Amino acid sequence: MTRTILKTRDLSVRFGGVTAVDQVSIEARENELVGLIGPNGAGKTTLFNLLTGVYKPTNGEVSIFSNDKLININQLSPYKRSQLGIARTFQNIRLFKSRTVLENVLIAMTAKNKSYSLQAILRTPSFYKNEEKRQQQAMALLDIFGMTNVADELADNLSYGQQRRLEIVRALATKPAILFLDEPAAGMNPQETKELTDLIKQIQVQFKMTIILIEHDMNLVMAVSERLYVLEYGKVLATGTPIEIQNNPAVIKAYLGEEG
Ligand SMILES: Nc1ncnc2c1ncn2[C@@H]1O[C@H](COP(=O)(O)OP(=O)(O)OP(=O)(O)O)[C@@H](O)[C@H]1O
Repeated sequence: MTRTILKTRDLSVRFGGVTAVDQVSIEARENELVGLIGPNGAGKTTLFNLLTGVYKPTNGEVSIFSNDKLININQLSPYKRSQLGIARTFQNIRLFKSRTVLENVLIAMTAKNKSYSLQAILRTPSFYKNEEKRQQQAMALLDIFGMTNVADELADNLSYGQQRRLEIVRALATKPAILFLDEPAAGMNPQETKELTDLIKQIQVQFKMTIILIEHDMNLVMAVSERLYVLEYGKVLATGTPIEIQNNPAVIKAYLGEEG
């Protein structure tokens, strides 16, 4: 039995009169790919913001597995959470557009490492030794995702699909234990979405990590998720395998029915 890597208990957040996330208790296991779906405004991105530390909950708890036990991370900043192995991508692409693809990956690798930043300022011998190693690691990562040929291109010059791909590579560069992907297929054409589906499957096989995916593209999310949570009005409406969710009458009524 694999261990629980992420767990929430009765997690809620209110903005004025709106309870955007309402007593949500979910969990994700080691190496599991969990889909998070629900109609617009259901609270998916707000839940991600609670899990990654952008928002503090009004009630409830977020815990992650660290040092052999589940620890409560409610009070930890996004930076501290990233040091514990949490990485995310955003709905809106957030790359350094005027830096190269390789530089974008290198920046992501260092962002997590304060002692590295000090070495870089002081230009210590270990800085130069590590620098070469890091470049090799970044190139190896780009190679896995078929991007070495654009390593020296400015991120701004990449196609939309490639920019989204680079966002994922940057998140992976921090070697996360948990990766949050917020609508990675948003704005993609069908070919790019197909490539992204393969990419997510590849990440799951090649990297050992838990992935939590928000996605409106049903073909994608049903193809890659092992288990799903459905949110509606901030609450968990259902959880189950893709087949179970597709056949759940409450889900069909609340959400999938909207499309049919
Ligand atoms: N910072 C905020 N202040 C006030 N209300 C907010 C804030 N963030 C989210 N909300 C509200 O919380 C609810 C949930 O929004 P959220 O963006 O989490 O939904 P979502 O499921 O991610 O939607 P979508 O699929 O459209 O991205 C909405 O009613 C939204 O207006």
